[in-house]
Amino acid sequence: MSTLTAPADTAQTLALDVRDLTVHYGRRSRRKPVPPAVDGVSFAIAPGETIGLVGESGSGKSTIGKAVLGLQSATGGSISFFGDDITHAAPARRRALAAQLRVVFQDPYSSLNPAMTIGETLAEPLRLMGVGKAEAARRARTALERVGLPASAAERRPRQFSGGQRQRIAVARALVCDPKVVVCDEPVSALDLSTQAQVLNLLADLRDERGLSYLFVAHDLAVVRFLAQRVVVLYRGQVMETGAAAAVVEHPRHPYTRALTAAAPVPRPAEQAARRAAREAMGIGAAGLGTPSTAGCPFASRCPLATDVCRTERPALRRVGDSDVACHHATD
Ligand SMILES: Nc1ncnc2c1ncn2[C@@H]1O[C@H](COP(=O)(O)OP(=O)(O)OP(=O)(O)O)[C@@H](O)[C@H]1O
Repeated sequence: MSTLTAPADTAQTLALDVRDLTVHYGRRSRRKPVPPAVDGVSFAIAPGETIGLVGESGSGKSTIGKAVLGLQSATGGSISFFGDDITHAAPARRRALAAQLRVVFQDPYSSLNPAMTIGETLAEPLRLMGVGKAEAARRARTALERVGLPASAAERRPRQFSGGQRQRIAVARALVCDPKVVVCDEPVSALDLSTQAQVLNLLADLRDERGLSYLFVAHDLAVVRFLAQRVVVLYRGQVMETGAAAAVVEHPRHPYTRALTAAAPVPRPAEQAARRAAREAMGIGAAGLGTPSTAGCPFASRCPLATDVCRTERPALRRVGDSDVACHHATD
C-alpha cells in the first residue's frame, strides 16, 4: 500500500523494513471486534537514516516501537531487520538481537535501575553478550565519556544525576553494545528546552559518526524536523502522510498533518492565532478530525486527490507533491 515500502531488490540493505504492520491489544473476538492500535503501517529505514513517527496521543507511535523491539506482538504484517524477518522471532533470537536493536525511553527517571551503579547498568547488556567483566567496565566508561559525562560517573547511582544527565546515561546504555538501530521513544520530551537541544545534538552526532539508524517517536514536530530525514504521520494507527521531513512539516498536504502543525505551540501569539484560524477554517476542532470512514468522509469537500464518494476504510497512499498522502476515497 505505502510507497515507502522498498522494492524487493533493496530490501536486503534496509536497516528496518516494516510492511503492513497491524497490532491489536487484547483478545480479538468476532462478536466484539477490537480496533487495531496499528493498522497496516509500512515504512523503511536505510542504514544511517532517521525516520520520525509523529501523531497525537494514542495514534500508535509507541506501539510500533514496541513491535519493532519485540515487546508487543504483531497481529499482521512483517518487520525485517537487515533483511532478516524478525516479526515473530523466538526469545533466543530476540536476545541475540538485543545488542543491535536498542531503545532509549522517554522517562530518564524510571528507565534506570536505582539500585545499580551507572557502571553496572551500562555493563549489564555487554555481560549478557558474553563480554568479560574488565572489558565491559572499560567500554562502559568509554560510552559515558562519549555522551559527555566523566568516566567516574560509573561509580555513582541514578539519583545523583539530573534528568538531562540521566538521559545521556540512557543514550550511553543504548550505544555501549554498538547497535545498528535505536528506537528513540520520546527521548527528550521530559527534558527542558536547553537540555533537549543538547541531547538531540548528541543523538545527531552519534548517528553521523556511527552510521546509526533511528526510529524516532515524538509528538513534537520541531524535534522531528531537526533529527529525522523522513516523517511518518499517524492517526488512529494509520499512516496519513509520509515524505521528507522538510516537505511534511513545512508543507503538510493532508488535513490531519496540517492540524498537527497548526496545533504545535509557537512562541509568537500572533502566529499562534493565525494557526488557530487556519485550523478552524479547515473545520478541525480541538478533538481532531474524527474517524476517517466510509460514512461522511471528513475530506470529501477538500480532498486534493479525488472527489468520489469515500468507500475505503483504510486509506491508500497517493503521491501529492513530494509526499505520500492518505486518501480515503476509492478510485476503482
Ligand atoms: N497495553 C495496552 N493495552 C491496551 N491498549 C493499549 C495498550 N497500550 C496502548 N494501547 C492503546 O493503543 C493505542 C495506541 O497507543 P500508543 O501508546 O501506541 O500511542 P502513542 O501514539 O504512542 O501515544 P502517546 O503519545 O500518548 O504515547 C491507544 O488507543 C492506546 O489506548
